[in-house]
Amino acid sequence: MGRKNKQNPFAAKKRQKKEQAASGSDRRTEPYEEIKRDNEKFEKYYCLQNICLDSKEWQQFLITIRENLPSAFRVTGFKDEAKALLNIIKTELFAEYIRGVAELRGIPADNVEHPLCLPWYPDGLAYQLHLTRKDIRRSEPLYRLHNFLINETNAGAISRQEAVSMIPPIVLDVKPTDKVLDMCAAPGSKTAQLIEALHSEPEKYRIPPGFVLANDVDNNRCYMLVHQAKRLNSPCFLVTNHDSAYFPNLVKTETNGTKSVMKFNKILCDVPCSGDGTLRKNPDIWLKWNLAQAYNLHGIQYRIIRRGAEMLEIGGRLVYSTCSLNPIENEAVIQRIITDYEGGLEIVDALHLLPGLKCMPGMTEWKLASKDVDEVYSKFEEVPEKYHTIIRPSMFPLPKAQMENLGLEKCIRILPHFQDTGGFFVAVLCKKRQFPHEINDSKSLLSKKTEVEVVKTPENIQGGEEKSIPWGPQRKRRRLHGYKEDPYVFFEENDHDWKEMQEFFDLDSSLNYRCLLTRCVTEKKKNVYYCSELIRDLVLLNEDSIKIINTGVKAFARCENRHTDHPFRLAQEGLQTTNAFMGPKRRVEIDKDDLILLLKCTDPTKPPSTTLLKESTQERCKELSVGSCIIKYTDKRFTLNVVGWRGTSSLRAYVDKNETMHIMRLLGVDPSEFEINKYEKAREEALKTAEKTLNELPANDMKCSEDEAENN
Ligand SMILES: C[S@@+](CC[C@H](N)C(=O)[O-])C[C@H]1O[C@@H](n2cnc3c(N)ncnc32)[C@H](O)[C@@H]1O
Repeated sequence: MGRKNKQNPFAAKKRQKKEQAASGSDRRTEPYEEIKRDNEKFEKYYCLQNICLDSKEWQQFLITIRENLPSAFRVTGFKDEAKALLNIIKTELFAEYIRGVAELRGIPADNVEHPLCLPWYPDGLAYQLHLTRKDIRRSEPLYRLHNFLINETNAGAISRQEAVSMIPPIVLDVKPTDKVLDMCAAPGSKTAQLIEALHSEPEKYRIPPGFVLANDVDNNRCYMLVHQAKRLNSPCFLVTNHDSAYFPNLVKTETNGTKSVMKFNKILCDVPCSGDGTLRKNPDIWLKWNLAQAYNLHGIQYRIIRRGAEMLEIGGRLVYSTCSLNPIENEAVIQRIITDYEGGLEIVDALHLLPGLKCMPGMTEWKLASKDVDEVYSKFEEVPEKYHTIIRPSMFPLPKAQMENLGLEKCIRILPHFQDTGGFFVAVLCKKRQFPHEINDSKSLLSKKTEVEVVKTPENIQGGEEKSIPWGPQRKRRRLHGYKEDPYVFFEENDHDWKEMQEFFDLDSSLNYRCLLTRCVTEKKKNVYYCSELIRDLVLLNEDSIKIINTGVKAFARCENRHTDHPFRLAQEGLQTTNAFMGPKRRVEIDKDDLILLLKCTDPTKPPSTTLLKESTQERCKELSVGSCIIKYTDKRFTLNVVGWRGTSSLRAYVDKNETMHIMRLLGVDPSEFEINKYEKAREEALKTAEKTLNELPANDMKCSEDEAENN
């Protein structure tokens, strides 16, 4: 059979699914506002489960889940300027908020409710607004608030995140020394929080000793993780693409040089779920909700947490979370894993980490039901045989006597009406001992690896000598999922670029050059990234067993200029890292006026002349040869470092628009000259189009329109 006649079965299945979805009844055709927020089976099922204490509360629950969800955000805590930004938020932003909401709702400003500081979020850094995402996005009176949120999010200074979704990273309690695995990480709002916690002690650790490994089974969604992490610029971060239920054992190098299996001491399993706790944010769930989905998910949720528990260190902490209200996806999964590991895992009470959070204990009684919730089963024996493959014995609650020892009441259940949020479930587990079937021997894993350690390719056989190339295995491997990634090429000893970089940027020898890498095999490096030593070790030892999507922060970028011999410039992304290792040679300290002057100069063809700067800055510039440098600004509240370029007669700050606006706000300068009012812009464009159309009308049409006007 010719190739032409061959059908790709996967593509065909995908096409078929697409077509079915297009004609399917559950396809959403209405806009969100018009979706009927009702689902008889949903109501019947949760009433049956007694998820609320009494009928009064049940009514409150039913009212709240039909309302839109308020927006929330949190400030990136580890940044030096966090406190100053929080202060600006509490004063200027909230004043703008009150003004905008009063205008939007046509009420006096005094009647506008102040944003709510989430009491359980550490250091008062998180707020909930009394506005929905749609309110903010689509209301002209709120355009400045909207711009602020977008701009500060892009600058990495805040994160917009649903309030309850902030809880799992808090109870995971990550420290800078932790080895963290986020098993189902995309799109990455919780990952961002984990990275922030890892970097929470910058004065103690220039580079945190721990790391965050964020994984997702969906190749495309892995790139959302890359984007999220880019805002935070961590060299201790790795993105992988694998099915978490079958996550491979990773190998690491011990301090004595031996190899061992990597065990994590903090693991987050924010598993895929039916998501009925997010009904307020995603009203289309009203149309799709069904019990079969929860039953199907129970299996995958269990396999993911089981694999997580296997990879957890003894004494390590695992957090299991869902945005589902269903005990089958929550307590039943926890009950199953605790029972299977007979004392190897314990549920931990973590409420002390969430002061002021309103929640209820995990359920210890629940029932199962048929698809249409017309039959209810209290034990497996009552389940008709036709459902035996869907409803499993492990989904039922244990008998009372056994249940008492489990501690399910230590799980955290949040219902939407408790504090005007989404619904959520969290369980915190601690590992007490190793499981019998755990593989902790790295030898078998390594023996597989050594077979592919040295790959002969024309590029790596130089002068007849075989070179071990770290990217070998990744190049040789078949494609695991999606696109094949570029190789990870680490710097070798005596790398000539490193010697020059070290000299030019006055880099401390404690910056390990072996952790510098590029993403292509070439003599002429373009972008140079930096990752921590532990991450380097993980990449080199494991790239043949797991698909690594991304690691490292961009530290240097090629920037050839005829006035300097040094071909690299610093990259703003990696400045957090490079700054910690750079001596005084390529630093310029400037004051507020000079910084504002540099920020306001946005025309790349007209860099600011040094003659415009303060005398002291001019003097410093005279000492500095042409090339990349750090521009430092300090005041009582914080220190800011930005990448600069010393030209032959100029000094330029290399910051993007978001960063520029962020810094201007911190300096107390109105950034509105960089701001766009999208509504005004749309009006101007509409006017221009109308004028253009009018000008293009032939004379007859004009006459006709004038006639019509007269007749009317
Ligand atoms: C609830 S979302 C995670 C949300 C994320 N933790 C956050 O805070 O942004 C669940 C994620 O699990 C991923 N997923 C589903 N099945 C998986 C599996 N078997 N292994 C790894 N990831 C999986 C999905 O692609 C999805 O991105």
